[in-house]
Amino acid sequence: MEHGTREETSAAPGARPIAAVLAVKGLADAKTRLSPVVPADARRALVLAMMSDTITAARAAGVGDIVVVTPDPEVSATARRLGARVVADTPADAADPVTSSLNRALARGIDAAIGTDGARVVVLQADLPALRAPHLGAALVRADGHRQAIVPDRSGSGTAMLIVGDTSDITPRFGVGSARAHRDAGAVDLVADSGDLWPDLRTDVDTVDDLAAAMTLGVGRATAQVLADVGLGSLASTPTPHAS
Ligand SMILES: Nc1nc2c(ncn2[C@@H]2O[C@H](COP(=O)(O)OP(=O)(O)OP(=O)(O)O)[C@@H](O)[C@H]2O)c(=O)[nH]1
Ligand SMILES: C=C(OP(=O)(O)O)C(=O)O
Repeated sequence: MEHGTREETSAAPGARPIAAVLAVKGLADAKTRLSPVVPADARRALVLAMMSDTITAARAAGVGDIVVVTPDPEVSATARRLGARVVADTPADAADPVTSSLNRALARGIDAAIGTDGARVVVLQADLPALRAPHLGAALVRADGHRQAIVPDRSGSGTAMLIVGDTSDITPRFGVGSARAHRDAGAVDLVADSGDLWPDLRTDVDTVDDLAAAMTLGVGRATAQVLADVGLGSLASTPTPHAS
């Protein structure tokens, strides 16, 4: 089945509406840890492609409202083409001495997202190129009723997704060790008892190893195209086609 298509939709009937927030920093500074294998121009294209595949999968999972927070005009244009709303992060976000610029940007996006229909909000990493709609849908169903919930990344220390059910507390705690920080703040870990659940949802791509892991799972169409263009098909030995 096609990656991230509407046919894969598995949003729960009757569940509260959910809006998604993604943050993407300026393309010139993005994904520096991939520089050993991805040249600068291709890194820019890869960031846009991974965001596109993430948004496509989120839409296929039934997420109607998608907010992208970014200071970057190219990211903004791509996000708008995909029907997302864009919120600009500002130099003031970067200058805040207490909260990281990422969390400032995300808080701004969450604020914008909860303006719509009293929706729950899911903060999704923007670099989930292997994300499959049924798994995101299942995670959203499992999170229903929790004040906050997380899906840790594949390393276990970061956060691939934060679901904010109680929008009176919207503090994101992304950054080094964020899975623990979110759990300590009361978020339920949705994969605590089943660490091998939803590997696609847990594979945000920061390092070359992450990229290879995502390729093994099978990446979405936009990411696959960029990787093919730069001849990176051999990073992972045998990409596995998606099971339905
Ligand atoms: N809008 C916004 N997004 C950010 C900011 N800082 C980080 N991000 C995004 O948050 C995610 C994690 O960021 P990082 O791990 O710091 O950066 P990265 O581009 O993924 O990778 P490296 O350059 O290799 O560290 C990425 O999707 C970034 O684009 C910020 O200040 N504003
Ligand atoms: C900011 C985070 O992720 P990354 O690994 O992309 O920096 C995080 O997991 O909290």
